[in-house]
Amino acid sequence: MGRARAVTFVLEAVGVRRGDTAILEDITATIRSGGCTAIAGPSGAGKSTLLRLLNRMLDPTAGRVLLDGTPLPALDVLALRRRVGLVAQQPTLLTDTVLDDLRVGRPDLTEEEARSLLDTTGLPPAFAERRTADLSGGEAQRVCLARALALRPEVLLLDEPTSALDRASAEAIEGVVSDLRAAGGTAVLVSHDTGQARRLADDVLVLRAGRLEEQGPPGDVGYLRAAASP
Ligand SMILES: Nc1ncnc2c1ncn2[C@@H]1O[C@H](COP(=O)(O)OP(=O)(O)OP(=O)(O)O)[C@@H](O)[C@H]1O
Repeated sequence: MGRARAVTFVLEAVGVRRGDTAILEDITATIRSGGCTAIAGPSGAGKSTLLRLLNRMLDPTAGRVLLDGTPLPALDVLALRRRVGLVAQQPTLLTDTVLDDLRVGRPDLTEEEARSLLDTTGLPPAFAERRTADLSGGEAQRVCLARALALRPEVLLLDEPTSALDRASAEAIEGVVSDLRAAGGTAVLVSHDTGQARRLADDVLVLRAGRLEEQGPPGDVGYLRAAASP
């Protein structure tokens, strides 16, 4: 799965503005390699925006983001996106069949590899033959994850990857994150599910109204502790 290569992001005084509105403001943080970082916080806090900065789906309007010491704009953007795969909250399928979609970034992907990737995400291997237009939202989300995994990314950025899934399917996705970590890869996860953040994350960034409110291991982060208390 992951290429087991350590990757560290550093955010230096990062801001994102849209007109007069500050969506992210003065975020300075390190996202450590070889583990799972969860980005938590209330709806509208800027979590998806922060995630999208990490593979340049979006560029900051202030400050900068570095990957292993190199500012992201100095890297080839397509090469960056192969190394740092994003699975967006809204799945976007690009071709007619699931197999063709999995081959978008990997034309050499064999049918056997495709079936194995689908199985990893909790989908029946026979889904390779399905038409993308007929998939449910949760199925499409998992095909997008399988498509990202096909590129063997060093980092997986996951935006609410289990929001459309039942418990069993969500467990398959959590297994993908655990396997990536075990292989030395890096995952960055936006999740409203505080239990999921506690299960998977080594480190948690809590955003509130565009600012970094706290960062630390799940057991030390007040936002998760408050959600866990009766
Ligand atoms: N292109 C844009 N133009 C204007 N406002 C935007 C734009 N993109 C995001 N926003 C606003 O920025 C804020 C943060 O959005 P973002 O999607 O990052 O939040 P989030 O924490 O991921 O929210 P949620 O948990 O609801 O998915 C929201 O108020 C959103 O409406």
